[in-house]
Amino acid sequence: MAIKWSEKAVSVEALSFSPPIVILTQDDLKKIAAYKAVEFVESGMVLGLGTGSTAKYALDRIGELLRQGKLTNIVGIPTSKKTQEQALSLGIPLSDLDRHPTIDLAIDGADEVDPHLNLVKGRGGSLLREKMVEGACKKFVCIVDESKLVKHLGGNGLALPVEVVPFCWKFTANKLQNLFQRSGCVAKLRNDCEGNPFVTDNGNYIVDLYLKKELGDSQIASDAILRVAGVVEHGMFLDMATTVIVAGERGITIKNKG
Ligand SMILES: O=C(CO)[C@H](O)[C@H](O)COP(=O)(O)O
Repeated sequence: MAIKWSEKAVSVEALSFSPPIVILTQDDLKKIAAYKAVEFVESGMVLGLGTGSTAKYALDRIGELLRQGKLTNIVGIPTSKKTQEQALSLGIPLSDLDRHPTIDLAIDGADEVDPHLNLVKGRGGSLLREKMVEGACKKFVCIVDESKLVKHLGGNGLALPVEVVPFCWKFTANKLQNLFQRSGCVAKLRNDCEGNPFVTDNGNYIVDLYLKKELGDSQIASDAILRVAGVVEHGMFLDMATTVIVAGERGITIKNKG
């Protein structure tokens, strides 16, 4: 069920689909949101290229438009090694933040979106590069299916990812767990499918924070996490998205930061 957007700080545009002939899957919705976002891309832009199953559709579409000559002179800054590989396979020219410190537009998915367009990202493990790239762009369009909408960040039974240095990660994880004791926080090291610690593109680990209750003030929580020695970055993206495109069963909602 879609959450009704009601905040004053945002403008909302709703685009209804014609009555669906087939039931749309979550993947269909991701693709619809991604394709809509690519409509914001113009020739000559420097683009932040997101990571994850939703962002993958946006890259596919950019590659298609490049091949058709409908987009030209694009430069992409990937947010992960995986995205870099996909972009190269699609023939998208790549650069980095050193050469292009200002990005025109970034397109990326999210794990949670609150009514103020604050996000949780990083369940795919790319939060650090995503935050660096999306923090450097003039416009950040976040693309989600409606299942990602939440009233408050954290406390939805899903992980709040924190990237930490491997050195004494248990010490760091304990500090993080204690920080949110009141929210019933359990800190867990993320493992890969073979049961080994998941290693990020930057050679770090991820500690996932599971909270039984809401996080409270996200900015206070963000500052507190970043003060813990051993923490590299966390997955709360506060006040960063300029637009969120939500695809739901009843249509697309485009929500712009006021
Ligand atoms: O933050 C991310 C990766 O670090 C992804 O954008 C986020 O996990 C959403 O992924 P998906 O589009 O596959 O649902």
